[in-house]
Amino acid sequence: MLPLLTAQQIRQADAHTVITEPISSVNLMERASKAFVGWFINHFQDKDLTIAVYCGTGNNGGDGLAIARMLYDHRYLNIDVKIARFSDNATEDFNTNLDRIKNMGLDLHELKRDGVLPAENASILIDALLGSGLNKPLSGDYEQLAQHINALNKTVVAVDVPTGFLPDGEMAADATVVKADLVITFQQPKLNFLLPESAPHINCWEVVNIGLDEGFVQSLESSYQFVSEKDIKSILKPRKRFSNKGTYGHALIIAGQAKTMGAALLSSAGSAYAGAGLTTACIPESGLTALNTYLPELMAIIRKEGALPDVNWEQFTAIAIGPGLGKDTAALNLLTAVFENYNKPIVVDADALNLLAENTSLWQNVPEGTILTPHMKEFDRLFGKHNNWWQRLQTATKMAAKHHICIVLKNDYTMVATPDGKAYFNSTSNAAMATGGMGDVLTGIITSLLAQKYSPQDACIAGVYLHGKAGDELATPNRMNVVLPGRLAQQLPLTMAKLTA
Ligand SMILES: NC(=O)C1=CN([C@@H]2O[C@H](COP(=O)(O)OP(=O)(O)OC[C@H]3O[C@@H](n4cnc5c(N)ncnc54)[C@H](OP(=O)(O)O)[C@@H]3O)[C@@H](O)[C@H]2O)[C@H](O)CC1
Ligand SMILES: [K+]
Repeated sequence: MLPLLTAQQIRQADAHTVITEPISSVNLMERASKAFVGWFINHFQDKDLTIAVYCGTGNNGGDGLAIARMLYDHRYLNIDVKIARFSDNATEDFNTNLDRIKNMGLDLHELKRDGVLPAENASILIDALLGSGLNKPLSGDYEQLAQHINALNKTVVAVDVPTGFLPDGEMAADATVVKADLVITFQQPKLNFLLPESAPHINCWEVVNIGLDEGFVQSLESSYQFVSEKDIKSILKPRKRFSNKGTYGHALIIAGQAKTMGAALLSSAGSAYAGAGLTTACIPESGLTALNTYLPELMAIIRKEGALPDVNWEQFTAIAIGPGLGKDTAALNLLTAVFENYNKPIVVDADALNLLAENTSLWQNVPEGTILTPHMKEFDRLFGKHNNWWQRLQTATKMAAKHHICIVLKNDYTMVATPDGKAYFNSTSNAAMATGGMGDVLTGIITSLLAQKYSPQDACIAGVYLHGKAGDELATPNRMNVVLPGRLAQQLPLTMAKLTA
């Protein structure tokens, strides 16, 4: 796992590296700038590009000056450096880099606090005005300049963090931020890159390694982790020789009404394709033909109208409840019965989440290790209205710890909050997956992994990863605009085989 550090912790890691490597801070700046330039020249190979580098007078600006110098050395000769002298302060490493660049023959301009905005002919703008040192929202000269840059509608590549973007913590919804087409960020993605509030400001981001002390980074207490493929490979277990269906558990999916049988089919398919030895769907009688036709491998328990189904709860190694279930009295009675009769972790999704939100007394019977899989609206129904995703992240980790459960809060970088108060950010998935039924398949996958005896935490982290990875494998090479959930479920055996090979 990659610990996701706050800006303050990154500064600590920075200072630690300077002392222990040892390396001077200006040489660390040189290394960071070199890493930026390495990525930049690979991506923008035309040396005739006209480039403007906007620099502040802190270390982000110092990076900007070093980057301009290095690009010039790489024969990008049309470089114009604009230094925003909006503060009387400048860092030592900024000044060192200013001295280094002064006599190289590049165009250097200073922007003063006189409100005059610079003319701009360059086609690419490098934003090195402010980085992770941002300590208040942009205002005055910086805000005006940021708005001016945004109005130019040029390609903007930001150094580390777009100017005005808070790397972590609650960011005002109306904050002015330089809009970046690409952010080349140092060492790790910043926490707020992973939250939807970044969407208007950042089109995409890339991480470049600047060699901060790995051991020290790992030793820093971080509540937030970024999940990588390596982590999933170490979680997933290959299927064993001499195993049989009993080895891989029996999942029960309680889902579907007459008009929402699709949800039951898709979550059951998710469970079957993710490898549960047996999958039983608990469905209304009217859905039986559909179930048998869609996937004959599935088994059924019939729900008769108004009556609780006769279920031998203990025969199941994992249970999910909710997709397409509805919120009528029968659904509530069923959810109550599941909580009362089953004391192992339960996957609670969709309508079951809404029932839990409306009937708070149900909480007292929620088994430890239970997994809630809400999207944003379901999350707010459960835990109250939130103004932004940073707040949701805090609530998710708090509630997971309070109730000893896992919360899978779905989004581009789905986060899994665990009972120890941590949050794990997923790195797979894509926009082609934004279709109805995708969440149902995810519920099935997580339930399947639980049935196969993965811990609730591992089932969530690996389940979310596999779901996104299968979607990526379908969408990316084939340039598919939309990936349908049923097709994604069918991809799972291949995705899992590659990760356990
Ligand atoms: N380990 C790494 O990742 C490395 C990162 N590097 C680069 O360093 C920057 C961070 O540099 P820093 O000097 O800490 O901060 P900035 O350059 O972002 O900001 C400079 C000063 O600007 C002032 N400030 C903050 N917010 C505002 C604002 N809204 N309006 C006006 N001014 C603002 C503040 O100074 P004050 O005196 O006003 O408090 C900032 O200190 C990081 O992003 C990387 O690019 C290193 O090069 C290598 C290691
Ligand atoms: K920047």
